[in-house]
Amino acid sequence: MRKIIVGSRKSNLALTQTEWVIDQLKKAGVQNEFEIKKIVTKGDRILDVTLSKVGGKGLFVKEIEQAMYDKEIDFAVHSMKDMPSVMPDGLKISSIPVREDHRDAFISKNNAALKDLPEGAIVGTSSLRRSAQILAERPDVSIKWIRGNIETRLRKLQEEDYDAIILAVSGLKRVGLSEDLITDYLEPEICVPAVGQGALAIESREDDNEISELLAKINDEYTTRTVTAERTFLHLLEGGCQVPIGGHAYLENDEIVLTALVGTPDGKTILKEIVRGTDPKAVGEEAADKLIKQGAKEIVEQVKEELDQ
Ligand SMILES: NCc1[nH]cc(CCC(=O)O)c1CC(=O)O
Repeated sequence: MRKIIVGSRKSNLALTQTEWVIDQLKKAGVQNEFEIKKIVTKGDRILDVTLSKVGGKGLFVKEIEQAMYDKEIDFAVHSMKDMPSVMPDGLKISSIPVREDHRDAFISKNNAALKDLPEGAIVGTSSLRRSAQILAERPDVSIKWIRGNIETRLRKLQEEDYDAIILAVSGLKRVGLSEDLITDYLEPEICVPAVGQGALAIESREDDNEISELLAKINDEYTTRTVTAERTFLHLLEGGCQVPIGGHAYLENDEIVLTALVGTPDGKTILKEIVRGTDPKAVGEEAADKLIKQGAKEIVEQVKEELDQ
């Protein structure tokens, strides 16, 4: 039986996600032997600049995709939210397992909720999506960039002058940290999560049917439908960079309910629409259409220009 080589970044989060997927495959009856091959990506090497400035999403996946082309690895597990909205030639997302918690976690030093932070409090994030929505809620706080993996950010909250930070609930849970650390769960009504947040994307070669069939065993239909709506919306708005875009969908009976958001980093303009429907692509398209009519493209272009400077 074929031994399967799985590529993974070497961060704690990446490795746990990869191990979780292998575990799910085994539980689904896959009997092949697995080996994890660790790969260092550009995103892992550049830790001192804000991510938005060094080129956003592709950063964590490029070296892994090269290893896939070179047949050094057979598949790779990524955080869905780090995936570009268009897949490179010859590769595909072959499986989307069940999504973890989609929400952002607000973690503050004195257990103060976002609404109770004192004026001028410092909130750490390097995501323009989070900063836009935090400032829309609380224009009187200030945002300070924070970089590093989950563990590093939590340490910086304690050691540096941050009053609070924002992390994905899913990331915290996956690396085994206690949810007791979380002061507040930010529901999508307050902070629309990143497109695909909490979900995983398993990427493999388009022509490797054996791997595709194995991975299909752990595909989750609910997650696939909702993430497809979110990513269709993202694809129609984005030109590649990290911009303040959010999208979250869930199912109500058989209907997809997608909340889509584009905002300016200062939080002064927030465009938000909720769209319903049964076809994931149509829902994503309608949301994009509605936001584009309100000027979303101009906001995205403006932010990209500023990031390029
Ligand atoms: N941008 C980094 C990143 N990429 C994926 C996750 C974990 C969240 C997820 O699984 O979607 C995180 C950390 C965070 O946003 O706090």
